[in-house]
Amino acid sequence: MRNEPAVEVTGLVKRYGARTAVSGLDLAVGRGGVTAVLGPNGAGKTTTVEICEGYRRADAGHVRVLGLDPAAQGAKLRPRIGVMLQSGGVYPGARAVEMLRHTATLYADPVDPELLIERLGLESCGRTTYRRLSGGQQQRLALAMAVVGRPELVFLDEPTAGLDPQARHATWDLVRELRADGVTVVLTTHFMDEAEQLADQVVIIDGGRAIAAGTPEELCRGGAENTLRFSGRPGLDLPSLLKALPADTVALETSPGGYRIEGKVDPQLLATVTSWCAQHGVMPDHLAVERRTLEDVFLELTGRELRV
Ligand SMILES: Nc1ncnc2c1ncn2[C@@H]1O[C@H](COP(=O)(O)OP(=O)(O)OP(=O)(O)O)[C@@H](O)[C@H]1O
Repeated sequence: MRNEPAVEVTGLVKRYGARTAVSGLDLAVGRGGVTAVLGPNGAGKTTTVEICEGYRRADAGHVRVLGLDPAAQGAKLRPRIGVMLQSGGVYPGARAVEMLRHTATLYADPVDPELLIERLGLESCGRTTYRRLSGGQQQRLALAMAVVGRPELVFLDEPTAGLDPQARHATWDLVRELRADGVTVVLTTHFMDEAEQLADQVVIIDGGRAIAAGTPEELCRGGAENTLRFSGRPGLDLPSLLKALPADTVALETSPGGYRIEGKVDPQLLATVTSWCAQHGVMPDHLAVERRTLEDVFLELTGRELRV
């Protein structure tokens, strides 16, 4: 059924010996669009994605991908999905570009492999074996292999890790095109800007559970703790300004004549600050509202401690 969600995971549990990698994770991905799965090292992202791809078996929980159980119905599912593994998943002795061309012949309606070779800058790889490609070339080939069969759903595990900026942008363009073609893309990444650039939906995983989900905009808006900056003459009477603002607002002169207001920056606060400036003969230059970035939200939710 094409109306079924692309991915439906509830109560997923996966243990490796005594270590619980995934502990009751819920994840829902609708059809179409890009979903970015974020999380610190060891959060359980790859394990979750590999279970959805049918590469690993869950210990408990319910997993459906395009309406199919990846563990029991892998043969039906595999032709409909594209997979780019972190480790490449490509036979190391195979000649890279030939393998892509060969893979294309296995599908009924493949993307033209020559087009992918050109788009991902793989022309120079010619007859080179996969193991002799540079790390970035291996990544790009793995991406091409994942999409050449024109899948309905693509899983990309850290698709731009280790890529140079040119290859990163080429990868982003390809992901945008997949999205425009109606392909559902699920990607894991450690790059918050990548998620902000590409994702319609973001899911943040930590300790084997999904701890937040929403559009990047929703996640960044949550809490509404933003910053208002402006410049004016040095030494403004900030206690007087603060009297006009809500109790939990902070006002700082961060450099002579440079001001930062932290708190719930909404239209009312903006109006109060500009009206206070007008009353005090201050022209608030370079007035700017700075929103929280996805990275701010990610660090707030997952903390700053390194994961062991
Ligand atoms: N094959 C395995 N055997 C034993 N433990 C594993 C195995 N694969 C993963 N783990 C452990 O499971 C936990 C989750 O790992 P996973 O690779 O799913 O995390 P991740 O979020 O993808 O991390 P990263 O961002 O570092 O890629 C980690 O503690 C990891 O050490």
